[in-house]
Amino acid sequence: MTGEFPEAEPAAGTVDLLRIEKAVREILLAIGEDPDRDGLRDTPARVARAYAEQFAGLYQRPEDVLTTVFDAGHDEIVLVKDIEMYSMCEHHLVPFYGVAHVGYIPNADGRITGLSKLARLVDMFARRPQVQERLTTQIADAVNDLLDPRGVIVVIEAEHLCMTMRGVRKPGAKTVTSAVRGDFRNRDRTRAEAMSLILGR
Ligand SMILES: Nc1nc2c(ncn2[C@@H]2O[C@H](COP(=O)(O)OP(=O)(O)OP(=O)(O)O)[C@@H](O)[C@H]2O)c(=O)[nH]1
Ligand SMILES: [Zn+2]
Repeated sequence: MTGEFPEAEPAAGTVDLLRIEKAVREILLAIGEDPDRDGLRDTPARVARAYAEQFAGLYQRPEDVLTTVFDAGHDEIVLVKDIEMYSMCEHHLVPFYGVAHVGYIPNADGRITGLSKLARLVDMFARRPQVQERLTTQIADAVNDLLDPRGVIVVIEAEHLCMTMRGVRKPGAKTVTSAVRGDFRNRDRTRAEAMSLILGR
């Protein structure tokens, strides 16, 4: 693993729905609500199901997702941009969301993957408690490991609800992170070409 953040092993088993239900009931009591009132009665179970979906990526590995790999003899930039992405900030467990751009340059064998698999990879890592920097790095490292490309670039632009609806309250502030590997890291012109493709809207 080349990144600053080591790859987390997938968690064992599955999300413990009952345990989340109990915890959410406790939270409702702790904020002074009545978890047995009509509107809230089913909330703990609903939240448990929602969390199972939002954190499903904890139980997946990149190789489960980036399955279709084939040789196509294409050896220039492949970029999927504006991939909608929703994740959960691990500090406050509220969403951060925005777009991810994932590009790579296939190696000399022209080893490529299905375009949708790049979006699936973004979803997989996004569906974990995250910080944006680690999310960006994990996507780049997974593409790097599985496609052995000449270069990888991942850029994520996101708004963090923890900075919008609470705390510092700065709606509209965008956080931009990037992770570059191989030619995108070593060659200024290659990185500049990718950035102009990404930012040229
Ligand atoms: N680097 C980074 N920081 C994040 C991310 N998501 C949230 N944060 C920050 O995590 C920090 C947590 O800071 P703390 O001081 O421990 O928590 P807090 O008292 O709730 O901080 P405030 O948000 O400033 O009210 C905050 O500055 C958040 O803006 C992320 O993806 N990356
Ligand atoms: Zn946060």
